[in-house]
Amino acid sequence: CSSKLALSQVHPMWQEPLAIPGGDRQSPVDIVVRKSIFDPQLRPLKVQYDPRTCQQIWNNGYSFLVEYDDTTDKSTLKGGPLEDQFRLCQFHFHWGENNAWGSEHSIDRRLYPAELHLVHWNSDKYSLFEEAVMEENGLAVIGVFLKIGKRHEGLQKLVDALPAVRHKDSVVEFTKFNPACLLPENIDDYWTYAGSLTTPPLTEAVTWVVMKQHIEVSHDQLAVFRSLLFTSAEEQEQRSMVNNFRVQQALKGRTVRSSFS
Ligand SMILES: NS(=O)(=O)c1ccco1
Ligand SMILES: [Zn+2]
Repeated sequence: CSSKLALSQVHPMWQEPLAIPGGDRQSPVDIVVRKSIFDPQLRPLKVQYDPRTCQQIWNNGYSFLVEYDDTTDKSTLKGGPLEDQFRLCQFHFHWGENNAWGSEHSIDRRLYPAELHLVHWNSDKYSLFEEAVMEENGLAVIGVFLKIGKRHEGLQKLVDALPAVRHKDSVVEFTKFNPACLLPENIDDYWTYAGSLTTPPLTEAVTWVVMKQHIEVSHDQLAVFRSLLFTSAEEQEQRSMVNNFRVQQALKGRTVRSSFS
């Protein structure tokens, strides 16, 4: 997909813009479980991904994006809190320099070593990701926490491809990967709230769906994420791609709903 959002070129923990115009639904946030509201009208998520739409992996200098062909409705997300159909555009991760932190969202302040984001845009209302990214009902992002444990067999194909995109701006062909293998067994239990992108342009266009159940990956698999670089091959100083998460933002009165009681 063409999620070639121009990330600010400053240091990877890019300078937080002083104020987002009218920033009252920014992400990520801490999810306070006992303050979340069970909504029985929330339906199960309907995920339909076609591995044939998987195209490439791109190191954009902030994370690595696994990009999908989003020119047709082949890989879609609907249901849950969503009224429309959304197309998968890309997925990526955020992680720390160690296993103590790395996720963007937290649950009762608990951070995880990493967090997966599956990024979708509203193809019922818009015709391009770039359009949808500016609209309040434009995007839907599924967040899945990663915990250190047993090796994730499905992730290994992606891990094996990462050395080819070690440097910023590198791309490698990557096909026939179904990201549904990265979802937890139970996708019916989630929290949802109205938020934003967590990297520039930080637009308040995202319906967030944060999975209650985490997935497990091995220490060695996450170590390969940390072997990536923020810097391009030409740059003198090589900087490890770690801690590529945004600081948590104020809830500002928003309600976080849960699909489970
Ligand atoms: N991290 S995230 O999923 O909110 C995102 C996608 C594109 C830009 O930022
Ligand atoms: Zn993200």
